[in-house]
Amino acid sequence: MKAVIVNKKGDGVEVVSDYKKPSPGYGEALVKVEYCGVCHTDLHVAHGDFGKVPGRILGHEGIGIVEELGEGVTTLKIGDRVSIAWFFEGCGHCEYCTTGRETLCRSVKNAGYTVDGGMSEYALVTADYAVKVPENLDPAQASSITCAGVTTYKAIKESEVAPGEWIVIYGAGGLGNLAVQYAKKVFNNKVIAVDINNDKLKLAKESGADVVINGKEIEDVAGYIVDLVGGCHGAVVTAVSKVAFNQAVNSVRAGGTVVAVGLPSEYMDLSIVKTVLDGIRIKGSLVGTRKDLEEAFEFGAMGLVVPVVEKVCVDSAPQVFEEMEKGLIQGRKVLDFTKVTN
Ligand SMILES: NC(=O)c1ccc[n+]([C@@H]2O[C@H](COP(=O)([O-])OP(=O)(O)OC[C@H]3O[C@@H](n4cnc5c(N)ncnc54)[C@H](O)[C@@H]3O)[C@@H](O)[C@H]2O)c1
Ligand SMILES: CCCCCCO
Ligand SMILES: [Zn+2]
Ligand SMILES: [Zn+2]
Repeated sequence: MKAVIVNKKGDGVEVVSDYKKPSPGYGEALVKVEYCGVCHTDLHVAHGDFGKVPGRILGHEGIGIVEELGEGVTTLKIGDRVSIAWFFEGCGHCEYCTTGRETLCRSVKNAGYTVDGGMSEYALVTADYAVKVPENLDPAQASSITCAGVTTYKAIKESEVAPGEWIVIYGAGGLGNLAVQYAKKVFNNKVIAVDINNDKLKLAKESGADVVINGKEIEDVAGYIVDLVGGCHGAVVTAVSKVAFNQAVNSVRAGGTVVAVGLPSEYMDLSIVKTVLDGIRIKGSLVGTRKDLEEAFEFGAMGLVVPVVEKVCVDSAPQVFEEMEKGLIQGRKVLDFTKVTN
């Protein structure tokens, strides 16, 4: 079968056509993949940023149809449309799995990183952990929600920014565009979007942002935000840049919350005195639980959130990764496995 994998050196991406089609074991289901979005995390994984995984099938924004059930499966049936997500499986019994924080499970399995993901014609899922896609949600749009959507939906929840309050989203790319939409349309926040690319800011404005700021054109982004709205009640940082994280800390008002989502391999410059005197909360947020993904899908099915997706052929995956690295992608590019012919 055709698959997009990390290359043998563990530092890039290649498309292969001879990957062995898997068979479902106990508690697993075989999924015929329709679409898989390309997340910036896939680029991090392909580059070995979290440790090299040569030969791994990438992808954690997979969507497809259950074709075969392994023994013991009771929660899925043939024909169900399911997602293949970063949170692929938890242990089910640890302090995190039993307290609504299953993405933090220390025995977690992650699609497209610690186990084969959704960038292939067929993929395995752990049946009990494969979140079903609502029938009235477009599968290509569901793909983008499977990571970008659930992650930003969860991060905004973590920010605790109330309806009518200000939130600033740093990074208006794949995650950031959906963050703008969930913040505006679901949480009823007032939304500022910051990016360094005007095309992405134009899309953010069209997607509901009240204010857009180009971080390369304004000398003091945080000061500008403080002058404009008195500082935001919260910030969600999806940008792959420490500059954005440092700006975020200085752009929230006293009592504000900064939710870290983006994964630059750098450190924040954090003033301890300011953090204490202003009661700033800094929270890391990792994707979303199965329940979060169900909710994030539902807001998509309701049409409140409309992922901006472009379906592309699987063979163009290396080029898509290059475009991602150059910051050239609007919304999400989604690999189209429905068009793969044998
Ligand atoms: N925490 C999680 O659960 C989680 C989930 C998904 C993705 N991620 C991470 O989030 C990051 C973003 O993923 P994506 O798919 O949206 O990537 P993306 O490349 O689509 O978007 C990143 C955006 O950041 C912008 N940017 C770069 N420097 C900036 C700056 N100084 N100020 C403002 N914007 C800036 C880029 O122009 C781009 O629009 C990646 O590091 C990814 O690994 C984390
Ligand atoms: C450590 C990487 C976490 C990424 C979540 C899915 O993009
Ligand atoms: Zn992701
Ligand atoms: Zn666990």
